[in-house]
Amino acid sequence: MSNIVVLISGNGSNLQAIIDSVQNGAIDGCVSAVISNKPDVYGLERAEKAGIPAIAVDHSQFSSRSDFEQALIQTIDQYQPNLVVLAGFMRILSSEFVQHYLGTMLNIHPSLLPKYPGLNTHKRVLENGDKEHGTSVHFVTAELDGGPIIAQRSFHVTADDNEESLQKKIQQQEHKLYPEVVSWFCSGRLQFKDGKAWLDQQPVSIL
Ligand SMILES: Nc1nc2c(c(=O)[nH]1)N[C@@H](CN(C=O)c1ccc(C(=O)N[C@@H](CCC(=O)O)C(=O)O)cc1)CN2
Ligand SMILES: NCC(=O)N[C@@H]1O[C@H](COP(=O)([O-])[O-])[C@@H](O)[C@H]1O
Repeated sequence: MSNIVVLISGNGSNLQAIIDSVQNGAIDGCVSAVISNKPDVYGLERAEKAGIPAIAVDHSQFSSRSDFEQALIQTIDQYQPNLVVLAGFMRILSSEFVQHYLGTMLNIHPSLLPKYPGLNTHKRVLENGDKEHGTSVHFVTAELDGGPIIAQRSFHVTADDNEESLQKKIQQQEHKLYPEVVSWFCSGRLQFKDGKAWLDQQPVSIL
C-alpha cells in the first residue's frame, strides 16, 4: 500500500476527493499526513476530521525559501512517502526540493497545459476568448507547471462563463481526475522514467 503525503495551501477540495477515494478503496494507498504552508486553512480541518495528521509549516515564519523548504522536507520525510501530492499547494518549489522527490511528486493545474502555466488561468482563458478550458495532472519538475503531463480533462467555455463558473467546472473535473491519477501511481501503472510519464509501460503523449 502506498504512503501518500498531500501538500495544500487552502480549501482542500482535491484533498477531500483523494481522502474519499482512499476510504472507498479506489486508491490503494494511505494519506499519512496533510501539510499546509498556510495555517488555519479548511484543508487542515478536512484532514483532522478524517483522522489524518494535519500540520502547518507556515512559509511566512521562515526568513528564506530555502529554510522553509528544509523544514518542509524534514516534515514530509518523517512520513516516508511513496508519493507527494500537491493539491492546491501555492508555493513555487526550488530545483533542489523537486530533485529530492523527482518522479514521486504530482500536481494538478487548472489549465490545459502547456497553455497558461502559473496563476490566474481562468482570467486568461476569458481574456483570450478561449472556447476550451480544463485541468492537467503532471509530474512536478523544476520548470513551473512544465513537468510531463499525465492526463487532462477539458470542457467547453460558454458565453455566460466567468471566473467563478470556470472554477466550478474545473473542480468538477479535478475531483474525478486527480484521484484516478493517484490510483494509477499507487497501483504501479503510472511511472516516471527518462523524464517522461509512462502509463501501462507506454509513454504518455498529450498532443
Ligand atoms: N518547481 C515547481 N514548483 C511548483 C510547481 C511546479 O510544477 N514546479 N507547481 C506549482 C503549483 N502551481 C500551479 O499549478 C503554482 C503554485 C504557485 C505559484 C506562484 O506563483 N506562487 C507564488 C506565491 C503565490 C501565493 O502564495 O499565493 C510564489 O511561490 O512566489 C505558481 C504556480 C507548485 N509549485
Ligand atoms: N497553480 C496551482 C493552482 O492554481 N491549483 C489549483 O488550486 C485549486 C485548489 O483547490 P482545493 O484547495 O479546493 O483543492 C485547484 O483548482 C487547483 O487546480
